[in-house]
Amino acid sequence: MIQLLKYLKTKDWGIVFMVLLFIIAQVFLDLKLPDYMSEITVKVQTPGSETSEIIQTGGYMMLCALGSLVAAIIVSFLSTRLAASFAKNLRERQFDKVESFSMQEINGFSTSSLITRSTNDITQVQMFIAVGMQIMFKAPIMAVWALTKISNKNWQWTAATGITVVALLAVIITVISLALPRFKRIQSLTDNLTSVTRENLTGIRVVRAYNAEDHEESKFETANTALNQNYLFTTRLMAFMSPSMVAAMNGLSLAIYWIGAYLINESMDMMERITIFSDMVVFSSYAIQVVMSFVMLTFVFVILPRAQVSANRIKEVLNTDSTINDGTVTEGKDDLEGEVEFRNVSFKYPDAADYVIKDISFKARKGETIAFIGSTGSGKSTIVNLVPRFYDPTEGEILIDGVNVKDYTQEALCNKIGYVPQKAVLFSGTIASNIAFGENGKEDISRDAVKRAISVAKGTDFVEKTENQYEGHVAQGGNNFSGGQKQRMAIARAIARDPEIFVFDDSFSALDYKTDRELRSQLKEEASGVTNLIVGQRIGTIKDADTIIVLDEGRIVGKGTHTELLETSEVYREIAYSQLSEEELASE
Ligand SMILES: Nc1ncnc2c1ncn2[C@@H]1O[C@H](COP(=O)(O)OP(=O)(O)OP(=O)(O)O)[C@@H](O)[C@H]1O
Repeated sequence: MIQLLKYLKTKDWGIVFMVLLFIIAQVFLDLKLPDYMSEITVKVQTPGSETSEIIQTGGYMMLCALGSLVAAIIVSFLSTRLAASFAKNLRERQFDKVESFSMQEINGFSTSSLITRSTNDITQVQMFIAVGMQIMFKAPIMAVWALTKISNKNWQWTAATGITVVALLAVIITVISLALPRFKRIQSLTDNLTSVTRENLTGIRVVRAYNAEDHEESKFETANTALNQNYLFTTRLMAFMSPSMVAAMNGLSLAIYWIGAYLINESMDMMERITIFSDMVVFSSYAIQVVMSFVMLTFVFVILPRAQVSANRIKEVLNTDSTINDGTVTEGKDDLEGEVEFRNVSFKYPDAADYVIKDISFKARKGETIAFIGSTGSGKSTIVNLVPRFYDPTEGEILIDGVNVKDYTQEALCNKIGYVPQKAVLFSGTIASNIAFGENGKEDISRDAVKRAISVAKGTDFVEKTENQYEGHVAQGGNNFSGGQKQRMAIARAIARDPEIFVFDDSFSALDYKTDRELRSQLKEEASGVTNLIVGQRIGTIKDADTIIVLDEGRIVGKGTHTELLETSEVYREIAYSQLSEEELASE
């Protein structure tokens, strides 16, 4: 928790200081009350005292109580404000950090955990600052101040207070040490619940189609019950605190009055008896304030362990650096543009034992098309995903325009690339906002560029039929469009970027053969100088490529044009002829 405090801004520290000042004022005023009470007790029992004097002292008491109330309101207001602005600041930092993560870190934390860490965990910390911080300041100040007021009054009363405080501490320490491990589990069980819910909601159509509601419900039930049981355990444990505190407070009052009665009984002098009685009233008030401080602290101990666990989880995210580091180069070598070269590249996924691609070398020059084909899982997507640095190669190097991709700033590298993923990703907004997405290091993408890109991607027909056309609404994930329409918008987004290199990761598979062919031929015309890296499953999609690379279990087993490979590569021939019979390759 303390480490998170470094994210407080100077203005926030000012608020913390103000909170502290008002808390000191509040404690001062609260502790003034027993002094006035003592005065009133003495006055009541002293013959000749005036009623007006008692009323005057009572008036001072009222002013103190009012002052304390105002201070308490200001403290609450400031703490809540501070907590809200700190939470906003943390959320922003976490969002920025997660955006800088490579796939390795995102997969390492898991998406659901990152969501919980940016929402639930930050709320825990916010709650602690809003409520816990003021108690953490107030309780010790109150306890120490009240103790100094009663420290040399009477050893029997002091001993009774001391014993109560030690007993309370013992209860608090026992309860907290039992609850802390459970609090840690609560946050990871919340991650699990988010993950189950998320998976169920994303796969809801499949769940319904396969009548798997019961199975999903039972998965949810298990996650929910585990979380609930943990909550119940900690709440029951914490519930034990409150009655212990009340019992301690009442027990202490009883002890003070008992000791007081004994002392009054022992004394023979009337004046001394009045003093003891007055001291007893004052002492019990202060002693109750001491115990009250511990009662308040128990509340902190209810929320602190969870906030502590949450703070650690937030800290883990903020302290994790992306394994993909930014370089400094912004331009490729002078005379080069759109050149991609793989030099003996091998790669294994983080924590995986085996390489998924091994010793891959090829070179694509400006305007050339390199296509990758091979069986499922042969490593095609992995190869092209190394180009925009979703991961870095384990061995070997990748050069773009003669410069290692690791040496570029990520912005400069991504500006060179128009990447279209295997599964089209759209964002809620409009068709135009999805196509003119992001920045390309040049001027803003104009409406004309959007229209041109949609036209090249063969999407004009459906866009113009959509209500509001280019301003047509796109739902989250593009769920109000068909697979092929989404894919065409994703392709148009890459075209609108006007990049040096297109990376199409099996991006044409959702299109029918005719659209696929028309799109590629128009792309060739409109973006003739752009280098293409295409992953394809269909021979038709890749057969016109300048070089086709055939992969098998992560290794290159064939390289050449369509005609060359038909003669030289057994694997390619198998793929080609299996499709030839089905799709009449000849007509492509
Ligand atoms: N994030 C990941 N972590 C671990 N292993 C992975 C990951 N992604 C892919 N793999 C593994 O890497 C291998 C290659 O996967 P890749 O997606 O590159 O294949 P592909 O040839 O594109 O397949 P497909 O044609 O089915 O898309 C597979 O065996 C897969 O299990």
